[in-house]
Amino acid sequence: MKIQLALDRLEIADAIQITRMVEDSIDWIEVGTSLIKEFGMASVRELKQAFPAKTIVADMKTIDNARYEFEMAFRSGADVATVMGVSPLVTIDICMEVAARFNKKVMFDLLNTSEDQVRELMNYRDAIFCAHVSKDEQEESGERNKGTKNGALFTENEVQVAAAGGITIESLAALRKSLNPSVVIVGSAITKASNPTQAAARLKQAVLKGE
Ligand SMILES: O=C([C@H](O)CO)[C@H](O)[C@H](O)COP(=O)(O)O
Repeated sequence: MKIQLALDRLEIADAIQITRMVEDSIDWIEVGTSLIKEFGMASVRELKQAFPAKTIVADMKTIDNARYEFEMAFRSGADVATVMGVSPLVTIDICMEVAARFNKKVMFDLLNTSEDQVRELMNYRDAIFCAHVSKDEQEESGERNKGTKNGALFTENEVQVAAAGGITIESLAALRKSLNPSVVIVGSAITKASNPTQAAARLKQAVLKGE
């Protein structure tokens, strides 16, 4: 199971500094949507320059204008870019085509994506499927990703699964049982911890031990 560090609501310099503190414990680096909206592609470029050996995920949350946005993300150094699962299939097709051309990957953000839509997306075997509980759901209703959404669908189909949304070391075991994601996306549990290095190291230990 890989750990994807989600960098949100930070200045680029602070995002780089926190990532330096935890880089030994994490695998992928997500340039969060909030960084991309605030600082544009400079955030993707700077994170890639600072960590050239890491997989950089640009959390574009594309829903339209896919060719322009995906080419921009990959040219800026992203290795993976996200598109919303609710997007029209023409948009999904473009994302897949651009990613194949750049030899990069697409992650589907399944926020608010119906089961029927997820079933349709299962045809895109090369994509990563991200089960996501949103920041607003977390902050307004206290929801956390426990892996209950779309779990059965993923076990029926052999696709790469990621999970995001308020994940902590405490929720890891339940998530592993329900969804068993190959990528676990963790933001605030690391970036907002009083000691991010320790928080990330503990998470890594838990992942390695299969806790
Ligand atoms: O995708 C995210 C969210 O929609 C804000 O853009 C976050 O990266 C994701 O939720 C992980 O962050 P935490 O929920 O803080 O772990």
